[in-house]
Amino acid sequence: MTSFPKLRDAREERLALARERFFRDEMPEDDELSPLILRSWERCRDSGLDHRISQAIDPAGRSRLSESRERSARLLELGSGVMEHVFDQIRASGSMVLLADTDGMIIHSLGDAGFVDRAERVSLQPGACWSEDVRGTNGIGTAIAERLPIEVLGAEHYLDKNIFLACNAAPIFDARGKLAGVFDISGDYRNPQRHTLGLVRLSVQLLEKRLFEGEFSNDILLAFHSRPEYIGSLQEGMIAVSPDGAVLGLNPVARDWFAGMGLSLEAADLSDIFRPSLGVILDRCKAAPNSMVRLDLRKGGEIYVQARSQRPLALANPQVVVEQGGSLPHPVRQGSHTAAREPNLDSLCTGDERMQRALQRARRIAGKDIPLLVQGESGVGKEIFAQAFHNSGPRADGPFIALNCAAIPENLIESELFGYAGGAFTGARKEGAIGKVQQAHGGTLFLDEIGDMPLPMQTRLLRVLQERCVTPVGSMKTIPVDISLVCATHRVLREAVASGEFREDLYYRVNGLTVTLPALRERTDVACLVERILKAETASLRDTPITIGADVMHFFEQYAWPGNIRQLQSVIRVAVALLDDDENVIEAVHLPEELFGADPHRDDAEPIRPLQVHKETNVPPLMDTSPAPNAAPRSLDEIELEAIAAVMREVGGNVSAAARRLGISRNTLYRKLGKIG
Ligand SMILES: Nc1ncnc2c1ncn2[C@@H]1O[C@H](COP(=O)(O)OP(=O)(O)OP(=O)(O)O)[C@@H](O)[C@H]1O
Repeated sequence: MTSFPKLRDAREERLALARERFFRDEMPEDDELSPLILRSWERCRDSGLDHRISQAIDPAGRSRLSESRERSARLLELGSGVMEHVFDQIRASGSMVLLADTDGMIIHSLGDAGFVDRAERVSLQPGACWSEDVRGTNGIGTAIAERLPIEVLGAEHYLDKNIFLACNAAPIFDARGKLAGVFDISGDYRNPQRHTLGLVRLSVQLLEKRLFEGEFSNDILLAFHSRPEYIGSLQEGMIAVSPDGAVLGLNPVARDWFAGMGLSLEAADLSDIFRPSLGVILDRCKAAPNSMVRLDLRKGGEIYVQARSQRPLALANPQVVVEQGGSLPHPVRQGSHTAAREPNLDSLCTGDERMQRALQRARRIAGKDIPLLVQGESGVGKEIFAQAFHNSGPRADGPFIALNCAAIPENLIESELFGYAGGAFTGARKEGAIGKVQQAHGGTLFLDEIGDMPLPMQTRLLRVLQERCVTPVGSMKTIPVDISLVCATHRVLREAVASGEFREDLYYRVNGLTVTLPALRERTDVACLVERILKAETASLRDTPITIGADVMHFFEQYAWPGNIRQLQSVIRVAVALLDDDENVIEAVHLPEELFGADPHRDDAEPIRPLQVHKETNVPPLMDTSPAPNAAPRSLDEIELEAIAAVMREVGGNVSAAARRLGISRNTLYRKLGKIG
């Protein structure tokens, strides 16, 4: 014989004693009853509830139930999917899965027929209210009162008629941390299921995750965890950030995590927690979509972050965000609809004539039903241009949905674009998925690298553009869509049409207006762009502004930038990272080595070198150590000391900068400086 029934007997005996004492107005012994249940019994007694009550308590009328279902529509929609899944796992165990609203009214139930009959006798059914004040201590009501997951077993129930029940319940909190409802699994107490409370907790975590993702579906979600393998799991923390950089909400894991770090959520600022600014985090995530980036925590240690968004991963106004750092958490969206959103067609105007012409032409068609085709080399800013076009038109409040046709496998493009019905193919999500075209309804669909779209997909896209309707894969339903279309390509589409790789009829559909963005090497506003990028990259890092040395700026204006603005941005980011705390000027020593190599866009034999370095020594002119003509030969020590003195003058006495430039450590430099005296 196992000891389990014995244990139960002992437990039941203790509970029976506790009940006797409690209802005789005595205090139960400590080991007879958990403090949580005792608290609940006391609440019931204080509210005048009689534990012997036997008459049925009628469920609410139909209209109360449908009112509540309407109020909790989102919870019901997401919850019923989770309930079905859970019920599949526990089917035939004599249990029911229940969903209740914030007042404790059951709004949905699934159950095994045998148990349902008994449950109905105590009104464990939709429309019945299971708040503590009506039905005494029970899973749903006590979980609401305590705001905690709870197990109420047998005689722990306050009403005598409910002591055959075993209830496991957990409160569900919405994306703003407010109670949204209760998830409960109830069964017969004499038929115990060991892991039920764990299953309830998991179900609630899943529901809360879906509620959070749904609430912030138009925003940027930063998922994080200290261990990379937990990203994507129910244990990941999530921070929702608006496109204009305000922190909108935290999921329960993130709330606990911030509280554990001793941070007051109202006062905290993302830049108090993560080392780079929010703008930099997003750029890093954007550079490697779907991957994780490792960030340093200001308090020490590191964390892994993955940014997810239906929109392109960029802040609408990087400067504002970087300066504010994003404070935690604003319960309501801030400012996203007041000021003109950035980037916009005005903010991209930094003085280059060709760029200005492209911006002007785009401005003319903003708000008209004319598709825009943006051409240009990789990294010239085609996507930012598309976003600016969207932000400058009447659809700015609608979604901006981007799809890179070259970055996803051919067999996934179709479902990504058009969505799919539940169970449409192996591996498809049960509930199906909405495609990018439908997501862009009321806003703009941006198809990057359209020139790389496979031909069969071009045919389907053409049909969508002609009929303005989309049919998800595996579905018979057509859904009308209202989208503005912007496409981009680094290829000359006309040539792709000529070679038969791109459908001519689609070509005419996507290029209502074509603008070609200049390569960075052709632009006359490099200095202005550099200043902007530098400001966005560094605004939150220092009190003293960081500037660019004149030589470096001159080099930036000369260099051919094969990777265009993206490469410039990355060079500036690296240079900023290499600055010492006491340095505020970016000099040649802070530039990545690859810039010193041959320039791929110039075929003259002489490679471009920054700061006109000496070809043989790689030493800039101020460090020139060659003897003057006819001078007497000097010792190596003398040459070295002169070189050090020259560099020290050049860097205004900054030892760190001089050491770097000379390629020696600071300690070695101090030693050598001792010799100069
Ligand atoms: N005017 C600008 N000011 C500041 N940053 C810019 C500007 N234009 C582009 N960038 C930055 O340069 C990077 C590349 O821009 P974007 O992704 O728009 O280029 P793209 O032409 O679409 O590149 P690809 O063809 O490779 O997709 C981005 O990080 C973007 O934020």
